[in-house]
Amino acid sequence: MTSVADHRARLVALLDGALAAARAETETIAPAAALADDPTALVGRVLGESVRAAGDLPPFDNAQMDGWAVRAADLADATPEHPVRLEVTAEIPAGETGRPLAAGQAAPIMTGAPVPAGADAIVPVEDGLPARFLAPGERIALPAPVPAGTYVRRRGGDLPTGALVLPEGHPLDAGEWAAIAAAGHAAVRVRRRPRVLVVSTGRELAAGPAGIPDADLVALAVALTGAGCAVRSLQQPHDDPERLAAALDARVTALAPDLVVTAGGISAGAHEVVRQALEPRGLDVGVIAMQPGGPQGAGPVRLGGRDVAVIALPGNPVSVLVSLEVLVLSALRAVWTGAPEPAPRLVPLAEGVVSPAGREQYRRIRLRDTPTGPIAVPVGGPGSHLIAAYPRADALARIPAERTAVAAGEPVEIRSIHGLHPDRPEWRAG
Ligand SMILES: Nc1nc2c(c(=O)[nH]1)N[C@H]1C(S)=C(S)[C@@H](COP(=O)(O)OP(=O)(O)OC[C@H]3O[C@@H](n4cnc5c(N)ncnc54)[C@H](O)[C@@H]3O)O[C@H]1N2
Ligand code: MOO
Repeated sequence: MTSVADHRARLVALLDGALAAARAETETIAPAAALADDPTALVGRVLGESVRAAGDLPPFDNAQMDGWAVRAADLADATPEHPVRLEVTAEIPAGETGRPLAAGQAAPIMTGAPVPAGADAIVPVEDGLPARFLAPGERIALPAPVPAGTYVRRRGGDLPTGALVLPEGHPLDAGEWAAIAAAGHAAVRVRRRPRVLVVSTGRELAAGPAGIPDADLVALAVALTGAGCAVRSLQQPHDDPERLAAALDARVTALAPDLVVTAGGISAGAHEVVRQALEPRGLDVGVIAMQPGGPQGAGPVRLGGRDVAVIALPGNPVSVLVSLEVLVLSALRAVWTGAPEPAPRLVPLAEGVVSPAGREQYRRIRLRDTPTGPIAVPVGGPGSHLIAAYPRADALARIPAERTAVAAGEPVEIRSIHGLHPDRPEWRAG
């Protein structure tokens, strides 16, 4: 049986080809325009070029404190008993260039304002006598010497002109956008978002006494949108393979997706609509050594007259979510941003669990702090239909394939879920 690691490697290879076009097709994005129109355009993007500092960062020597711009030499002999008195000149607010400072003068200067020519140190306003700003022409007494350079933020001290801010392929979060803006770029090239078509399937999704709500389509759409994809969705509430194939041909022709992700219809039943529709067109369906998420399909599939990468997930909602975390999003991150898998963290289980032989099991757990360190408390049972407990979990615990039981207190590998809200408050039903 295919291992989880081997199936993930296979998805990495599939996505590497599938996302090559999106990687090559960059588009220019200007944060100011996006902020005025739709700030979500900036979220989940990946750099399509390497970005270097357009100028020195900071662009000029500037004050680190609200205070007095001085010549350090003027204060060489200052003591509390014999403070040096300096003539106050015009104030320098941030955003303005002050006049050059002569010997014997002190300019009121605000944090971030350019240090005036002639000055080489800043004395915080609270260190003056009095500890407040004075008007031009008055005299401020300063009771201590300061080394030249005190509270001066040097031009280029963060990054010099031309230095690398971020490499091509880097994912852009709040800190990255801030660094790009600060480094003097009003616009940068980003990769086109991968276009992903998500599809839910099965007659049970149609209204009726044996019908159920569709939980998978929204899960797939939100997870992949959160990962930076441009997602479109398609519900197929039937078990007719020809109808599914025709619907996929039409949508693939219309949307030109880089990737199609389906849920349901791939196991051993008499009506496995995804398997029946797509196996003849190239989808490779099998069972991997994972629970939940055993049935899996992948491969290039002939749709709309061309080969399209398809990942087919089993239909149980927890199987979809665990498959997303362990396989799809993990492989997508690796291909799209080069992000390595987070190093596994070992946490003892709060209670013993059993696991099917030969299957890597992923249990939903909640991390709880105890005086002796964190413990992993299983949330809900192992069944892949138990979706209601999923939002109460904050991580997945991996039970290795060779284990059929893990005792309370034994350490297990933990991976976080809910990437956007890792610190969500704990919540209980009732
Ligand atoms: N004889 C066997 N039966 C099953 C096997 C097996 O190996 N041999 N594997 C089981 C496992 S494990 C899983 S997981 C499921 C996977 O089945 P499918 O991928 O074919 O998915 P479906 O049969 O279509 O659905 C499974 C389950 O999930 C519900 N479902 C489907 N779509 C949705 C949706 N959009 N929203 C909410 N719930 C959905 C569906 O009603 C079923 O209950 O097969 C086992 N059987
Ligand atoms: O492998 Mo299935 O996903 O347990 O229900």
